[in-house]
Amino acid sequence: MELLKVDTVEEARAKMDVFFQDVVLAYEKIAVEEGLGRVLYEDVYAPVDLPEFHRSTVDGYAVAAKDTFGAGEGLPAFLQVIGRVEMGEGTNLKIRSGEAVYVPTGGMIPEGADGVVMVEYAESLDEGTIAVYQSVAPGEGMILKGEDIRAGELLFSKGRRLKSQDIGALAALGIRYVKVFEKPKISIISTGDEIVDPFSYIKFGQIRDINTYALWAMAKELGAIVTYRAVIKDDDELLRRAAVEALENSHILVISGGSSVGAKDATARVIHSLGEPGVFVHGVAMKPGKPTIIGKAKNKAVFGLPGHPVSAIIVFQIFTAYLLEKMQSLDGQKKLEIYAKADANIHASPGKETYQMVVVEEVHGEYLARPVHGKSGAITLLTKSHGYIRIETNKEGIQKGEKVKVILF
Ligand SMILES: Nc1nc2c(c(=O)[nH]1)N[C@H]1C(S)=C(S)[C@@H](COP(=O)(O)OP(=O)(O)OC[C@H]3O[C@@H](n4cnc5c(N)ncnc54)[C@H](O)[C@@H]3O)O[C@H]1N2
Ligand code: MOO
Repeated sequence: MELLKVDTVEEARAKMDVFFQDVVLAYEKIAVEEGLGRVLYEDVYAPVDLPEFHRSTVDGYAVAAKDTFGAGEGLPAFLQVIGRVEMGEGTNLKIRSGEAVYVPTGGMIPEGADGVVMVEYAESLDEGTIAVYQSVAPGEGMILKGEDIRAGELLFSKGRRLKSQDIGALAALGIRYVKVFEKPKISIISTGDEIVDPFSYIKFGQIRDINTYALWAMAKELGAIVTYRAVIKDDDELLRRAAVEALENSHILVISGGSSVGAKDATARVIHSLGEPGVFVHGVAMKPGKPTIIGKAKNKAVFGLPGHPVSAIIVFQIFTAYLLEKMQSLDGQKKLEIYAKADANIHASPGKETYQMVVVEEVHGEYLARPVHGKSGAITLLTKSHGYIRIETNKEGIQKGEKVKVILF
């Protein structure tokens, strides 16, 4: 394949949808304490009402709200206190008209009460009587049984990545274990005779490995485990052996470098040699990222990313992250997108989907997106930018002042 017939991003993704249908994850059952950042394998429903009984939200007197209607500073309502509720205890007390029960914040509301007067607005006249100086509306000062969530209601959908507050909600409902997707396993190989460990002695002319580090971090951010990471020389056999080993213990193999058509660019050849069906995309109408390779072997997904670090990172985001999200049915985990006004004219590459890095600034309450220019070999292009805008294939460019969608990193 000579990069002559390239796919659009949409076409490449559509092929991925078909080829990677059976690249799937199993599930595991874990305790909620282990759940942070994990992705739910199935919908979760509330097993009980939350709260399980009407609770007071203030320290005060549970009353029949109508008994307080019209009460004020000059005209208090007088109520008879028939008892008190203790925290963590049930109560058999029943309130009738003219009666009140002391309830602490979070305590159970006795039957017959439909409002709570805060202690600040009640004065104890003697052992059994209070004067109430404020009227309460029905429902005021309390949270109703099932008001938070009702038994049987959907709490979380499959594909939710659990946040800390979610762990709290599961605990609130007494849900001890959840089914989550196993973590996707990913292998990352970088090829190139010149690429060396960044922390070793560097000979003049050698290049510190950026890609395995950046891609490792991105994979981790998407909930994956990196099971294999290596820099391999430009040699078909060495790369093949590394790829075979890497595939054994991973769902996804990512190889960066050697994706283009130079004599030494072995990636496509090697992916082809790994097994059926081999490479099914080689070349995508996008900038950066034209030499992107996508293939499949031994039921695993294989990506050949361009070697230039910026291209590798963007292509990972557009395709590898897309697969990682699909495999885990991730919902609502999309990168934050904001609308901004282009701060300059932006050129696009004809016939290619262009990813333009931008810095976003807020000026007079409005976001401005300023293009950041740089070569795709220059990693600080990404560290300086807040995100990127996607310019569609058939769009010639963006005019200064035009509204654009910025996908934030
Ligand atoms: N005749 C053509 N030449 C090129 C084309 C083309 O379509 N026709 N596309 C260009 C584009 S666009 C890109 S992107 C690159 C992609 O090349 P490769 O995927 O083959 O990548 P390499 O040649 O191996 O490396 C490119 C560049 O990136 C540096 N690199 C690679 N790996 C790392 C790493 N882990 N850390 C840091 N830097 C890395 C490498 O040293 C090279 O400088 O092809 C163009 N050529
Ligand atoms: O795709 Mo190259 O990825 O434009 O720099």
